[in-house]
Amino acid sequence: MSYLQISRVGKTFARGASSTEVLRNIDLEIEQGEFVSIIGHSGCGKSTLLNLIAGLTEVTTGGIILENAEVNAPGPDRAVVFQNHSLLPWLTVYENVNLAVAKVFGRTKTPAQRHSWIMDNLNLVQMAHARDKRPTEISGGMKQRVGIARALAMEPKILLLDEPFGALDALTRAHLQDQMMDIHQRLGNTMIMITHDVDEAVLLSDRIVMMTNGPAATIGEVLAVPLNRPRRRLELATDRTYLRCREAVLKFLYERHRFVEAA
Ligand SMILES: Nc1ncnc2c1ncn2[C@@H]1O[C@H](COP(=O)(O)OP(=O)(O)OP(=O)(O)O)[C@@H](O)[C@H]1O
Repeated sequence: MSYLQISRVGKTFARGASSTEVLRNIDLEIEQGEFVSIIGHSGCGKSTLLNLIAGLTEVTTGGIILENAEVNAPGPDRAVVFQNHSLLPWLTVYENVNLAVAKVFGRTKTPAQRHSWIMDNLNLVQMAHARDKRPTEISGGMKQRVGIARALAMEPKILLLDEPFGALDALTRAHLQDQMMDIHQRLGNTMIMITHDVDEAVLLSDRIVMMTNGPAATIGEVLAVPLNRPRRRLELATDRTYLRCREAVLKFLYERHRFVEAA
């Protein structure tokens, strides 16, 4: 059995007499250490799928199993990083990470161990220098890095990334993508990332899950990205495998499953 097993998952939101079937028959298996991206047009249900894995939303049909345990509620084994950081503004960078560390390791690590674990994770995203700053005093990219440190500090089985770099400028985004690849290489985490960015998906992923348009969206195709790691964006710009993968995703999104604006 795979590390994460999503079987025949469907999700219908119901309100009063009306209901919307957002996802239908989602089947996906993810192995430990894989980096998987989910791409699809706006509104197709990517965040809904991520929320189901996070346990923030309940499946309507089918089931999700993570390491032999059914997912039906949120838990520290699945940390989520959202597009807009969710740091608490009245706490410092250090205190924000500490909040998660205290919750997960309050009983199993001593205060000294917790302190060094917080600093390890801030160092990992190169934010230790800003440990005493509050979120309003640091840039958007820095806030995202602290959010990633906080998520990693929970030592989750799976890191769920919902367009983590979507609100950042292109250069900051590229920098964080490189850091994310470095972290993935060093820690070997299992990561699932939603993105709208084809280059980001190809650069970071082992596999790209392409979703059809909703309603009742499902997985249209899964593309393996057979590029060696570590990956360097400048070298890949002219790499034939990279360009082939990029073209396959573009064709899926803009030829076979074009976005049609709802009336
Ligand atoms: N709690 C909810 N109640 C009712 N409908 C919902 C709920 N959450 C999401 N939806 C609907 O489900 C559909 C998919 O939304 P979702 O946010 O998952 O899409 P998405 O692919 O992540 O979109 P985007 O790329 O624009 O972020 C939308 O039509 C949305 O209105």
